Amino acid sequence: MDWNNALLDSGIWLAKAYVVTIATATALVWLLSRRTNWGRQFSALAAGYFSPRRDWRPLATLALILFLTLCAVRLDVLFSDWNNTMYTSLQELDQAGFWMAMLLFAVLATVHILRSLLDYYVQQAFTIRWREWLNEKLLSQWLDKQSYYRSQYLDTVIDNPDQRIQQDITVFVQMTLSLSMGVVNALVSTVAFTIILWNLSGPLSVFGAEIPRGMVFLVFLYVLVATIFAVRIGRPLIMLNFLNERFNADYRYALVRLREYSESIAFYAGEKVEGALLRSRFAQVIGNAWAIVYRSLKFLGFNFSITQAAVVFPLIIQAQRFFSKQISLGDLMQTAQAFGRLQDNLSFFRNAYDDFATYRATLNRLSGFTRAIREAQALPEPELRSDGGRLALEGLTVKTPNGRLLLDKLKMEIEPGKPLLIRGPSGSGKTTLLRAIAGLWPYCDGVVVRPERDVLFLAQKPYLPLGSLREALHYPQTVPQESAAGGADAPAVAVLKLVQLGHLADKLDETADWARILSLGEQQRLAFGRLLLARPLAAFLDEATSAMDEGLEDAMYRLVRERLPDTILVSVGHRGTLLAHHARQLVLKGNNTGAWEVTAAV
Ligand SMILES: Nc1ncnc2c1ncn2[C@@H]1O[C@H](COP(=O)(O)OP(=O)(O)OP(=O)(O)O)[C@@H](O)[C@H]1O
Repeated sequence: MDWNNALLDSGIWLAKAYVVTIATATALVWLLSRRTNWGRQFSALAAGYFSPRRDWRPLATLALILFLTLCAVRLDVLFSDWNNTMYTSLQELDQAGFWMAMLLFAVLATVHILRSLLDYYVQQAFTIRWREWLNEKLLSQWLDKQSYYRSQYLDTVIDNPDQRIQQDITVFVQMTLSLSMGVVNALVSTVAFTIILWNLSGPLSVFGAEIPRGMVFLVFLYVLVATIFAVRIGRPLIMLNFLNERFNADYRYALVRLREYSESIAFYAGEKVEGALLRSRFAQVIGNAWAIVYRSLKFLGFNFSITQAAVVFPLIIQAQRFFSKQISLGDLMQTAQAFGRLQDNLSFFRNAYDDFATYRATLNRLSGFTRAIREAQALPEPELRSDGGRLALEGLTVKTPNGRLLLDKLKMEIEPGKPLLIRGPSGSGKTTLLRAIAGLWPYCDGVVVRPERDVLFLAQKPYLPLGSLREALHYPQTVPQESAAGGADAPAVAVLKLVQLGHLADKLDETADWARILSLGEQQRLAFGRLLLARPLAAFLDEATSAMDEGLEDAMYRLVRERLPDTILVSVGHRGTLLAHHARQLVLKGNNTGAWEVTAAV
């Protein structure tokens, strides 16, 4: 090795390797994204991020990471040459050469440390930015056009969307980078160290036959045989690791349900049944954990043996040439090291096999997720028209998913000051009609004329978001600034008092799991408070007073009619007492013919 020209040589080496790698990688990505299914899935997920028209930085960062990866390989080669230089100086008792080697090491080590740190930083920054972008993209698609809700009406409902958003995006981004750079590193290193070994190795005689450059062929053969055995021994681990994820998820899910339904389970004193279920699920986790341990013992045992044998194997092969003075100590040591590096790099593909299976599973989950979002957004919906504050249904037909007719060509107009009560037997389609008016129900036809915004739907069990009581009261609006600052408490407190929740006034800013603390009747009154604060153009109340006594129900309806005289009001309910607060009633017959009737509310 001529260290005087090392810098120039390395520059030329890097330039060549960079051009070849970029050309090969581009061709490979192009080919894979056209020819393989997973390649297509990858390009559908990644193309947007790497489009230079959107932003040139991701591609530039990737190019930098590639360059740093090649620098790592070049440094490896230089360290290998350095090893040779150092051992040769020792063998020749060349003191000056030895100290020169020490100085050289300081330079190489400094470059190595700086490169590693820079590489770590750039890779992390790249991963974080890509993750941010992909998360934002999928999250907004998931929230857009209520896909998170409407996707439940698809023929194949997707499982665990939360896992896909939270976990799979991270795994996808990290593994894309680690696998692709791993492949580049392993391939370029393989070429580089094959060349080194090629130059160092002499003919090898096997059963009398001379194999020129035998060492090079030996290492490939060594790794090939090791790989065949390792795959055989290690393959069951892929399935065992997959089961490990699943059993743990099942166990966690059972624990979450225990928390979610704690009250019902406690009332039933169902600990025995729950305990048996939890223990059986945990037993699965443990059974699988032991299976992993025993399989890993075999796999690791084999791998350790292969790695240990690789330490002395090249020494044994080259010893003869060293003792007959055909090669120097430095050459011998470099051979051993190059053999080890080649062995490592070729083994990358064996080890990456498992990672690649995980990667493909992640790609499948993410692609399934984006496909479900597209399909959910393409589901039919009634035509929503806006005509000022008007609310009217024009020939609205509503069916169940399996085609049963709930409402046939409903036609009516609802005006402010003339509230409508929807009645009918259980299962006749009252809630579904509200879903159709909200634009959520895919199985309907006709026109819904309604204000575009300022419409509030109150369900029987009001939704209380995570956060403070004040946030729950303002939902789905955000808390107004002045109110959040604590200045103008008046509206929130006054509204709480109006809906007979004055005792909660001093807890407005307390963050708690309010859906658990408040009784259903209190939650329903809180929803009425929401209505009074939001002052919508139209309000739909689906059994919104079912948990209140008749006195409270009467008070709440009076309040709404008094305070919101201009709001169009539509209620769903069974109780006769509701009739007093409505001008008309729509009765669904519930006999599968879609028959309906509008009469005065008496
Ligand atoms: N996602 C769904 N998949 C299949 N069928 C559904 C779905 N949602 C509702 N249905 C069916 O549509 C019909 C109407 O349901 P809906 O909830 O509108 O009735 P409802 O009149 O509000 O009943 P209740 O008075 O009991 O609340 C029911 O037969 C129900 O089983």
